[in-house]
Amino acid sequence: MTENRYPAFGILLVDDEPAWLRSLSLTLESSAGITNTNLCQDSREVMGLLDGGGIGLVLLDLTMPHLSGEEILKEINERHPEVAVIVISGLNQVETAVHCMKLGAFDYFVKTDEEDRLIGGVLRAVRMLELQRENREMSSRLVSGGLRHPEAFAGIVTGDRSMLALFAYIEAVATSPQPLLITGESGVGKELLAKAAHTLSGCKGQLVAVNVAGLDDTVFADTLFGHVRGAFTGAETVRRGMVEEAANGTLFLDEIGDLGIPSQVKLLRLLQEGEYFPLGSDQPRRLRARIIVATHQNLSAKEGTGTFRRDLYYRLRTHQVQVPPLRERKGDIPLLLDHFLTEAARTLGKKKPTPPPGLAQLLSTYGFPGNVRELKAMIFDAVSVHRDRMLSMEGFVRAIGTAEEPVSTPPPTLNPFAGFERLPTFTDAAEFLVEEALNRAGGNQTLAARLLGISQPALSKRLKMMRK
Ligand SMILES: Nc1ncnc2c1ncn2[C@@H]1O[C@H](COP(=O)(O)OP(=O)(O)OP(=O)(O)O)[C@@H](O)[C@H]1O
Repeated sequence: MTENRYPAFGILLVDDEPAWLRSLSLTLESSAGITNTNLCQDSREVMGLLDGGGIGLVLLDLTMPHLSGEEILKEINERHPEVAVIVISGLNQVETAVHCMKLGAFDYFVKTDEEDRLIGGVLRAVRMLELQRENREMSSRLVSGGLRHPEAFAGIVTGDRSMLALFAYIEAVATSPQPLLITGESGVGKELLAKAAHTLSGCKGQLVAVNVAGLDDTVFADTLFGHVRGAFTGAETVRRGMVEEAANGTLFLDEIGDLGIPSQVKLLRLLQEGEYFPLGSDQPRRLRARIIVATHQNLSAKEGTGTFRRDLYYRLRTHQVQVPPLRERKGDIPLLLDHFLTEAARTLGKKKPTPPPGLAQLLSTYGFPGNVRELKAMIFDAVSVHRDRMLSMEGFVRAIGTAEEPVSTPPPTLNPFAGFERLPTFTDAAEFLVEEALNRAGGNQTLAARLLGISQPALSKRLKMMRK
């Protein structure tokens, strides 16, 4: 979003009456925050202005000197089919409306229509054009397969395809004024993605993060919208709300799934109307920040049980990314291990330790309910207590030890025996496998059993059989 210009494309208002043009542009600005408008009084100039580029929507009068609105509409459709046209006519005639729609108008309004209807129609067209632009952006990215600004994701370590696809999506919708919903289990990196989306938005303002979990409705309203002096007992000074703090930037609302219903209503109104009232004030303020929300909860399930409003859910999920848990992108574990070892060593002022062989494999047998945050804490903990050159396996084995059953790993895609001329017997193969697991686990049976996907008693029984 560029500062003070909404939407990103121009809206051309065409009418031979200057007073109507001025009043329409003022209404669009005050009621819908639409400021990217160009005014045109001479019907003969319309096509030249469109040829110049940058216009996405035309609000067109029908009865004008020189060229009629219908003639212009026809020409726009032929030469600039990507431009949407809303006809705003002085004529309340069904036939004219039908004819204009047949010529390709997006909508038709009569000048005497209620202002809200007209504004609603314009916003609908803006929304449709924004979605079209985002779709084009997404498709071109899929075709080119690359990110335009990989530097925005520099702090997010991953090689996982689904994560890289999320990056491409976030890049494509980053300049959209619509909210972005980021879901995923706790610790998967939702806040990091919100930061990347803010960087990519190009907004000059700051990223303001608010954790809304546990805020009761009054505190929520006060935190977001602020208050005027004397709004309630104790409100001795004016408080700027976070929405204002985030002006021309991004407001990041974390833990949105925990919001109570009354606060959900307030958030919906903010998103829908684009304006809000500080507590104790009857002067509306305009929302000038992009909104990003995140939750580890399943909003669809919450909507089903009536604890999350359907209208708000639908509004929020226009742009949604679902971040996969770490256990579904195990290929990231070695990368993250190396990244956090470097980071921990630097933070703790130590030399970067060498991870023991098999550590990444051990870690991939664990489900990481706390995701990347848990892995990071585990590595920082291990680095903080370690003394030798080689990091000890013990701490990790203890941390994940008996915490849960090993997570089953998918079988290798290539059969390791496929190239063997003579196959080992079943017993030999099992013995080699057990030996290799014990080697990799440095003799630690708990770890070896995890690597083999069997319980420790089962491994110990097999070892006894092997030693007979
Ligand atoms: N891919 C990653 N690369 C590097 N660090 C990461 C990555 N993912 C997460 N982290 C780190 O893990 C920690 C948790 O990440 P973050 O706070 O973004 O998660 P979250 O999904 O927002 O969690 P919560 O739902 O609990 O708020 C942070 O310290 C973050 O820097």
